[in-house]
Amino acid sequence: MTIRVAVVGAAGRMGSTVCQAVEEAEGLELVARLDVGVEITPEHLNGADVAVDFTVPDVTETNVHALIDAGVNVVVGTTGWTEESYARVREHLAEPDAAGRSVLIAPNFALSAVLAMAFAAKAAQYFESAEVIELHHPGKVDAPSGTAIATAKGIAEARDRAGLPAMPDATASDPGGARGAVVDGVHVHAVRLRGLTAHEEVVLGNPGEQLTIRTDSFDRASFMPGVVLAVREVGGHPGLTVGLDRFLGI
Ligand SMILES: NC(=O)C1=CN([C@@H]2O[C@H](COP(=O)(O)OP(=O)(O)OC[C@H]3O[C@@H](n4cnc5c(N)ncnc54)[C@H](O)[C@@H]3O)[C@@H](O)[C@H]2O)C=CC1
Ligand SMILES: O=C(O)C1=N[C@H](C(=O)O)C[C@H](O)C1
Repeated sequence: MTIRVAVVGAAGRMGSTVCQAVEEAEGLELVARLDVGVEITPEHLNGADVAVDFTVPDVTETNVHALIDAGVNVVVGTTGWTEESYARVREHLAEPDAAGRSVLIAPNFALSAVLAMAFAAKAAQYFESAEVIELHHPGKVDAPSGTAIATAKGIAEARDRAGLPAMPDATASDPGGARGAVVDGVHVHAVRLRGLTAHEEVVLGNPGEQLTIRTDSFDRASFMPGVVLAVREVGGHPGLTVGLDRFLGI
């Protein structure tokens, strides 16, 4: 059976690439391209079964609620989500009108990034120190990246479970914020550089040794197999799923 797909943010870097990937994917049909100025309504969604949102952090939650109300399943790649915004989506999906609806929100659809996050969480319990460095194109509007936040949270949860103490750090003065953002106790550094697409390095240290886990998306093509898989699978996962790892069994 053909899955009809609408793309929200269709004029953007990711949205336009997703439109092309959907058009080229067997069993998927692109039925709507929405962007700024086109309201999310059943009419504009043109019979879509699944909507894919790659917009901006400020609007994605509002879009997701509108898409649930419009009766479609939703795949979200946009960043900016918090535990509170996940909770509001879960609440909405628990309403009788939304019964059976599915939403997947994934900070990164590239297989290398999904694996890097999983490997970092696995390694974290064995190292005294761990920091995250994300590197992106200068057109990115948010920092740190959604992937870096998810990576740091995964590391922090693993350290907590293992009962590790706080990481060693004698910094007593950092007026300019040189030590970066701190996500659940994990330092996260953001680089914006012309020529880059999307990259992340996790460095884990012990006395006399270091493990580096690195993922590089050189092209937005890297995200497309994950997005297409998510579109095909999302209907089979009612409720809210966070992270593509859940669909991949990672
Ligand atoms: N999960 C993943 O694998 C990936 C996630 N991203 C995330 O996807 C998001 C989009 O990234 P890019 O495509 O690079 O940004 P972009 O700025 O190129 O595209 C955003 C698009 O959303 C549109 N837009 C803004 N407000 C809208 C609204 N209210 N309704 C409909 N469309 C609206 C803009 O006009 C623009 O066309 C970012 O949050 C980024 O971090 C990016 C790459 C991979
Ligand atoms: O804006 C981007 O480009 C990307 N955003 C996502 C993020 O913030 O993690 C995913 C990927 O890093 C590319």
